[in-house]
Amino acid sequence: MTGLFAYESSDLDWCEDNYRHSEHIVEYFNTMSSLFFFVISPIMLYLLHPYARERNLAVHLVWIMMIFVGLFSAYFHMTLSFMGQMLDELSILWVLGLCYGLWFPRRLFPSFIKDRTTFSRLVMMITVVTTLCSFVKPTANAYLLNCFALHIIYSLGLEMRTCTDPKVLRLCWSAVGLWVLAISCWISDRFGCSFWQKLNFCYLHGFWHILIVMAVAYASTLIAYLDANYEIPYSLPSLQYWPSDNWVLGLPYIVLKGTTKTQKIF
Ligand SMILES: CCCCCCCC/C=C\CCCCCCCC(=O)N[C@@H](CO)[C@H](O)/C=C/CCCCCCCCCCCCC
Ligand SMILES: [Ca+2]
Ligand SMILES: [Zn+2]
Repeated sequence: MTGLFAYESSDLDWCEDNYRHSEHIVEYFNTMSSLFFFVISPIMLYLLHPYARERNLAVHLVWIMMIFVGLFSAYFHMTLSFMGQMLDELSILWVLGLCYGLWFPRRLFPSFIKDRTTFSRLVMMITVVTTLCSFVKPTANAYLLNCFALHIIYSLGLEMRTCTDPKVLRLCWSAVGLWVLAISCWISDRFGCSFWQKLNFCYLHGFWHILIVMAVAYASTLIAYLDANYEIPYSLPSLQYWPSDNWVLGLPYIVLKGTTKTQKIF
């Protein structure tokens, strides 16, 4: 049992040199960059509060769980233990399950599913089964998790086909652009390590952490905005960026111009 927690008991080892900057932290920069999750998550929790209050307070679970993803990611890179790897990967799987249950567009549900509650229960069952299967071949988990991004982009493409709103299109392309940058760093760190070692620059996995959090902030806000238009149209959702609309990499959020009260009045 203690072997599961042992330093370097995971089969995964990222490009960054082990113990180079600390004798207690295996991959120092990968550990520190995981702390970026703690910076972005509370801001997103605050920014999405008006939408969550109107739609469903369970929306807050997404960014609360992202804090745990950051915590487990930091623990994994600090120890490279098998337990760290599984906590990191399973927390990502459960955030994905939660996002699908909350936001997957109703009109893309399989035909035998009639409502969101049934769909969410099905997603929950699949997540439990996948959790158990993840112990069969743990080295495959990270690759399979990355495949979800392709399905999310495909579903987004279907949703955006008829969209002409420049603000929504900007958010969509920014999310996809950030993800492309993020996954390029992840793949390059995994498969191009000898090249990066020659350049003495082995920090791409750390950049992946920062870029993927931004991509998730952009993609989840976009999906939440599309969801708000379908599920709570009376709230007149619109998009803004914090701290300012003019910042190239501001954090997107949803402003509700109408409320339940205005719906009742008119
Ligand atoms: C209808 C669904 C809406 C989904 C919205 C987005 C949901 C985001 C869900 C999960 C968050 C992922 C957080 C990533 C944490 C990274 C930690 C990490 O670095 N782990 C590595 C080991 O240290 C591990 O190798 C990484 C594994 C792969 C993770 C794949 C995550 C998929 C993220 C999907 C993002 C979608 C972006 C779409 C852009 C248009
Ligand atoms: Ca390493
Ligand atoms: Zn990582």
